[in-house]
Amino acid sequence: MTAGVYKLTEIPEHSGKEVEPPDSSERSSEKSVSLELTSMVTRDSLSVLGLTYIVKRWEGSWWKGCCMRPRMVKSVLTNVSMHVSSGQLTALLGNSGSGKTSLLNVIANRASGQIVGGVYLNNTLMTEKVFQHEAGYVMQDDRLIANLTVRETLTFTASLKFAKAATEVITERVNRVIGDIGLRHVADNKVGGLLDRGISGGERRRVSIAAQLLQDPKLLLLDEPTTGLDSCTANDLVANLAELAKKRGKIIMMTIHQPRSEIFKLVDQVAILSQGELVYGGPSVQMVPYFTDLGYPCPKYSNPLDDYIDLASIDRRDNAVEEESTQRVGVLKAAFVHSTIFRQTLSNIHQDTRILQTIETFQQNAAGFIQDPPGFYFTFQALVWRMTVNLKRDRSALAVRLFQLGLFALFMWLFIFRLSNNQESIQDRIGLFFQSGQVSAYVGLVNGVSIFPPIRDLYDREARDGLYTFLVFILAYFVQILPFHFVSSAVFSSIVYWAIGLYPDAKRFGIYYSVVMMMHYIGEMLGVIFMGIFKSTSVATSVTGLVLAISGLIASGFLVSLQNMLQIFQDFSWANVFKYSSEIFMANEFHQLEFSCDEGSGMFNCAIIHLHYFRTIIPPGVPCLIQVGDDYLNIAFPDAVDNLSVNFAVMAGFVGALFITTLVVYKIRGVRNLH
Ligand SMILES: Nc1ncnc2c1ncn2[C@@H]1O[C@H](COP(=O)(O)OP(=O)(O)OP(=O)(O)O)[C@@H](O)[C@H]1O
Repeated sequence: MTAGVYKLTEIPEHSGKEVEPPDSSERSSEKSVSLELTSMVTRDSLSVLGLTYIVKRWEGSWWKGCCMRPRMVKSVLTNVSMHVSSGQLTALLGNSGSGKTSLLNVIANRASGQIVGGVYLNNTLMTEKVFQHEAGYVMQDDRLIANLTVRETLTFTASLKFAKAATEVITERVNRVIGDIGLRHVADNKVGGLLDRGISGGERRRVSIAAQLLQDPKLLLLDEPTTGLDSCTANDLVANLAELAKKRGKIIMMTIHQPRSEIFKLVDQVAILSQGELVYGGPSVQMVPYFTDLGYPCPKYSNPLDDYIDLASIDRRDNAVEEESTQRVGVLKAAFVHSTIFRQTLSNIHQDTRILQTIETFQQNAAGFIQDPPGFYFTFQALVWRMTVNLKRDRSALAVRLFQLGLFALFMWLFIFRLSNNQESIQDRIGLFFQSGQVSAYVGLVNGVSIFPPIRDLYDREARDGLYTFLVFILAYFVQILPFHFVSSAVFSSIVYWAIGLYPDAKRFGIYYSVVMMMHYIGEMLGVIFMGIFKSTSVATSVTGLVLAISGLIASGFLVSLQNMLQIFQDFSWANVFKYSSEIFMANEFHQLEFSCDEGSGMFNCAIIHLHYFRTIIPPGVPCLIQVGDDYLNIAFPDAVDNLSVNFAVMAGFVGALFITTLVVYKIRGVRNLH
């Protein structure tokens, strides 16, 4: 590699001529062997030409009385030019904030700011599609499914990447990558997570790398692959990457923090960034002589990488040293622009990008089954399979999903034990139905919060890699959770309905169960929606919890009857699912249910009901007003019996509307960049 700063005005003219595409017979023969190691026989190169990356920063602060306003204030990268070839391992170095990750993001088409200059893989402009087809990006955090084995993880990714390939081909590819990256000894071990120990941190990192190697990319980017690993494991990993670059002819570029001197011997190329500009970019063997010529020899026994990163850093301890180090870095940047290494960079870039290939030609040349995206149904099935297997193997999560709601029902049973039909039981029933709606929705939310966030983060990574879209992801998630909701709602409903003793009728039980099930599902849907809106899971959980609590308070009619609420709350209740669930619960239970009339307690209970709901004075001499449940319905939930089917339909409509809302939210949200 050679690297350097290239003035934008000096960007070479391209002839615009295209490379002749191979004829169709050639392409079809390529198709059958498209898993062969093409990168071994061709020389590939990555050219970064005059790259400048500018981001908008929020400025100002509301507490100082001014509004936050975006301003184009920061140039994260300035005129960076690099040229690297296949077979080489490149280390991107620099102090914190020097722009290493940003450079990888720009190369990978994942940066969101304004970009000037170009990135080319061979002679093709790097677009998102080209990157997805020809390159892999291993981000800092390993996003893996804890309960799959290493082999299952890779087979799943391979089956989405090569949807049209035969099983043997996928197996062969997975085995080869497992061998290449040194995972053979843990191939059938569970990946594990934070709580459930599986393979080691270094091995997890290798699984993330292996997932990117499956499609045999020409270019592999890694953001701090050694972070969090002990020095021995880190060295092993870098040695493995260096070997991979040479053996498989790949361009491998990694950012690295605090590189040890052993790593220096393993890398072929070094690029040192300072404040977004290169102070050196070239062969590792030329680095020490280069800086020595500039008057900065590397002291004996010190690590040259550490030494020159320090040299290229701005020291901000006090004004004097800051000024001195800023001047020094300025001189280093300028010196590099005038170096022979830099001139060689420009010459190499010019050579490789002289005749640009259009994206269309690239796609024709690259046609093979790797490019064919898997069908919607295939991806849907694969995602449902993975989510289900993951949950089934996590016994505690599975138990929580299936029985948390039932456990609550058990407490309700212990608390109420058995309902009678006296006047006091009216109040008990109201409380029971209030809880039935609230708790089922809330537990749905809690279940989603414990399971959805890691799956969503994985979706971000895999969607970025072009494996599937938000539509199939959301659909798969909502379908996959359905059986668990059926079971947990059934456990809850059975305990509440039969043990506590609601209206003894199978059809009415079915109605109660359906409403509980829908509320449980709606709770989780709301959680998924808010986890799409807010980055932070805890904020999303709090907001969803608040929305559920307030909705239940305002619209259920259990705390204050709808007729006695302010008009604005009455209007709001029409758009609130608790209004409909409450009406169904009440009509389902109270219709034709007879209540006994014991004078003393009846008077007392009726007084409570009257004061609470109707704010009227009890007529003297009336022992109790509610003799049949319909008496109560007529006053507190009029039309609830007549509207039973309509209310059901409205609730189903809510489920549909929330599904569409989820799709809209995730469409707008897009795919988030992860670290
Ligand atoms: N989208 C963005 N909006 C605002 N500032 C940004 C954005 N992207 C990068 N930056 C800023 O650019 C600088 C370089 O960031 P980057 O993450 O590339 O540095 P780095 O060298 O990878 O740092 P580290 O080694 O600490 O990860 C930082 O000051 C960062 O805050």
